[in-house]
Amino acid sequence: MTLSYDGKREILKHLNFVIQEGTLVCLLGPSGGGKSTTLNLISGLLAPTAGHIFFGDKDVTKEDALARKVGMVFQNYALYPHLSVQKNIEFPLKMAGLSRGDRAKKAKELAALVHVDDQLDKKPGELSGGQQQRVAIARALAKEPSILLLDEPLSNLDARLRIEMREEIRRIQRETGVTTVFVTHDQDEAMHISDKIMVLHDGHIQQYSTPTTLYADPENLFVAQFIGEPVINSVPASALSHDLAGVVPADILSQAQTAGIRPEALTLPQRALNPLTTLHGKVVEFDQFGRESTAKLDYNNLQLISTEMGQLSHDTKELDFTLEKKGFFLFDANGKRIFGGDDHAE
Ligand SMILES: Nc1ncnc2c1ncn2[C@@H]1O[C@H](COP(=O)(O)OP(=O)(O)OP(=O)(O)O)[C@@H](O)[C@H]1O
Repeated sequence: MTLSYDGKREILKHLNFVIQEGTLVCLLGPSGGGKSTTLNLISGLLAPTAGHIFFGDKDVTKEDALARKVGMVFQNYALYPHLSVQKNIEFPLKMAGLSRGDRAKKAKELAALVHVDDQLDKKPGELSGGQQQRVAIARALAKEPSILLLDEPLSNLDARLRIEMREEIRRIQRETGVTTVFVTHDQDEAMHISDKIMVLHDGHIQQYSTPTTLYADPENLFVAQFIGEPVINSVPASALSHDLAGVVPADILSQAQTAGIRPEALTLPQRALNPLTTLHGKVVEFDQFGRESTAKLDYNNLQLISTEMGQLSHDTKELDFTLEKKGFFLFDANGKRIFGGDDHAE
């Protein structure tokens, strides 16, 4: 499908994807990449300029959000402030015409599922942010949605609560089996909870795969740079060409514009697992962050970060270090990966 807001500029360009039933998919990408627009197309709040949307075998392109039976959870919870937790969860059930007894029973079951069953009589204002988000999820689940859509649901929570709640969302999704689409710009969040991640940037799907594949087999430079912490080292491929000659096929090397090296792919020769080649450089600096340490290396006047030099004496100045196959990639002038990742699969 394609979407343009003004009939001129295409915001989403020929998006074509399938979300497997019962899975949790994250839409991940930088601001303005098209995540919310994609979510609104799935929900029915927006209609595509061209193309079709199917829920199972059914073409729902012309149906509104109500007819599609989507459950939505937003960043700001959007709970009814004057209603108790129980009444908030019951609200969609009341709309659906369930009897008072059935509503109460269902609301209590859902409250137990999201662990707010001891808060039923409280008003949203008396709850913490995390508890409010739990109530919002229970309310969205109450109408037994065909799909659950969450738009940056954790961004109003502090760092610790975010981690707790992302695990909770994963648990609730697994327990209910409801197909879920989760929008976030936080790669860590996406990497921890998703069955699959769709990386959106510039109105295109950059890659749509499992978290493991996204990290180990990035299809392009954008994905390689967007996923991973510390960020991948990106250097001009020409700086490495001398050391890569004879190791990388000449035709690939001649097309390579950028080399991507994960910080764990630079290691000490005695610790190497599957070396591609040996490089020579200088240690510029060691940094310690809690249990993790990084070394800044100078290679051909380029700075490279390694996370694998913790054992090195801090007096070391010059050294030989190994470039591992795993975590080393070459990209062409268009950013497309032309070497590394699953090309190395044994
Ligand atoms: N209602 C609108 N009218 C016109 N252009 C819009 C509208 N909503 C979004 N856009 C544009 O569409 C593009 C994608 O926006 P979208 O909100 O989908 O991105 P996003 O990835 O969700 O970003 P964010 O994380 O900032 O919400 C942006 O260039 C944005 O300016």
